[in-house]
Amino acid sequence: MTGGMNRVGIGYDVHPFQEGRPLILGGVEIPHTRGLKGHSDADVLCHAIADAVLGALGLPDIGFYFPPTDASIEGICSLLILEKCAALAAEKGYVINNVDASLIAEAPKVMKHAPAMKEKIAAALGITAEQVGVKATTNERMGFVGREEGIAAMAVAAVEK
Ligand SMILES: Nc1ccn([C@@H]2O[C@H](COP(=O)(O)O)[C@@H](O)[C@H]2O)c(=O)n1
Ligand SMILES: C[C@@]1(CO)OP(=O)(O)OP(=O)(O)OC[C@H]1O
Repeated sequence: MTGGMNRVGIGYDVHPFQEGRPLILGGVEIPHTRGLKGHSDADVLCHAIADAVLGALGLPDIGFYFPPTDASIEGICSLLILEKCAALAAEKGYVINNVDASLIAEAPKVMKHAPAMKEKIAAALGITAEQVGVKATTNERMGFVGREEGIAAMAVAAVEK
C-alpha cells in the first residue's frame, strides 16, 4: 500500500456515582454533589478517549496498560493515561488527527466546562484543542444514566501515518 495509513478507533466507558469523591471529567473537576467510583480518578471521558486511540492504533485496551489490579495506580490522573496513549501512537509512527467524544449524563450539566476539558485532553494527547470534540447529552431520564446512577462516555479517534 502506498501513501498514508488512516485508521479510526472507538471507545466506551461507564462509571457509577459515589458519594465523597470529586467529579473529574476530561481532567477538569466539575462542581457536583458526588463523583464517580473507580480505581483511577474515574474520568470516564478520558477512558473512552483512551480506548478510542488505542483501538485506532490496533493496540489492547486501557486495562492492559493500566490494570485495575495494580495498586500503584490507585487514584491515577487519567490525563496520564492519555499521555501514555499519545506516546504509544508516536512509537508506532502515528499522529492523532482528531478525537471526538460524547458524555451521557443526566446531571450535572457539563457543556460550560467543555472548553477547559478540550484544553486538558489536547495537552495530554499533544494535539490542539481544535482537534478535540466534547459534547454532552442526557439520557432523557431513561435507564441507569436517566436514574442518575452513573455517567457514560463514548469516543472516536482518527490517527494517520
Ligand atoms: N449532562 C449534560 C447533558 C446535556 N447538556 C447540554 O444540554 C443539551 C440538551 O441535552 P438533551 O439531552 O436534552 O438533548 C445538550 O445538547 C448539551 O448541550 C449538558 O451540558 N450536560
Ligand atoms: C484506568 C483504570 C485502572 O483501574 O481505571 P478504572 O477507574 O478502574 O476505570 P475503568 O474504566 O473501569 O477501567 C480502566 C482501568 O484500566
